[in-house]
Amino acid sequence: MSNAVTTIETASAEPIVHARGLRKHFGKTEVLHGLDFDIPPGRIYGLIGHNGAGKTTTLNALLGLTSAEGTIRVLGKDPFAHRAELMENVAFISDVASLPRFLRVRELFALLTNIHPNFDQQKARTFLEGTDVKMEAKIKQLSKGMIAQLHLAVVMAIDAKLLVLDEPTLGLDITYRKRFYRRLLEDYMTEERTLLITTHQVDEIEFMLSDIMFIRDGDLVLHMQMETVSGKYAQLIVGPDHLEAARALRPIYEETRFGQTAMVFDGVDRSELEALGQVSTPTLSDLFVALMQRTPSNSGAGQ
Ligand SMILES: Nc1ncnc2c1ncn2[C@@H]1O[C@H](COP(=O)(O)OP(=O)(O)OP(=O)(O)O)[C@@H](O)[C@H]1O
Repeated sequence: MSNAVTTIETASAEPIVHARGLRKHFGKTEVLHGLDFDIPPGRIYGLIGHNGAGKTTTLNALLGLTSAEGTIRVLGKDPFAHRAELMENVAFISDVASLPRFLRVRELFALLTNIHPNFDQQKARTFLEGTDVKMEAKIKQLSKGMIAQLHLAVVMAIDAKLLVLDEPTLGLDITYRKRFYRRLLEDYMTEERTLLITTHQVDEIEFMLSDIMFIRDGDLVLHMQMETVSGKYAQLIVGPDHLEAARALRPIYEETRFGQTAMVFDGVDRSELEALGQVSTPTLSDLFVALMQRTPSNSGAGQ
């Protein structure tokens, strides 16, 4: 595919993640088509895309869990070649990652203390004090929400430079999800740490993201800082009287909602739009829908 990725350059600091020409084949099917991106330190990145777009494959390549073509450096290292070394400074939660179910929480912490140089057991215990997870509980007896909290406690007790979260709140109720993100933001994030997160519930993480990457069918179609979204994109709610004038400004997306039309524009002056209706910055989910449906003929992995 020949989608031009919209990239707004970020800080010039040595990137935490550096990817050039990142490709992945499963058999003869190419599912990542040559991604180029850098993730600078101290940022909170959202990697967003439809089912099957390539998010998990990208994260797995960055974590050295799968081989890939192209150049990948995480904290300056090739993750596939130096996975064990890298994991001292990288923490990871995925919906499929499992904790050893036969252990008690206390035993898990003892195990981690032995195997992970940057795991601080006291921090993990302190974190759990505010939850329903008890040190003597068996992991197999915990509910999904408790397991997520235990995961978070483990991750927050690891002094990592990069934290990768792949759908970390899948299956959790809204209260747990909100608590999860709030604690992550308040108790873990610092300027020295970088967070890369994927989720389908983009509205729930929008408040905490500093940067977004949209991936569609194995291509990066947008990469920008959240604070620059409002300078580039605008949403207009327009009534029937101004519909044609608005269309003349070439919206990238149009949708009818309750008898009104919502349009998304790229690079159109807000003062022009304000004469036609109500203007706002699109939410992340509005922007996602607008950009992902722009050229439906391009859909289909492995092109
Ligand atoms: N082990 C595998 N073997 C073959 N194909 C795979 C394998 N893993 C992933 N794929 C394919 O690669 C593509 C990208 O999958 P991936 O899991 O990265 O998507 P995703 O964006 O994380 O999706 P979701 O949001 O559904 O988790 C899909 O077409 C998927 O079917």
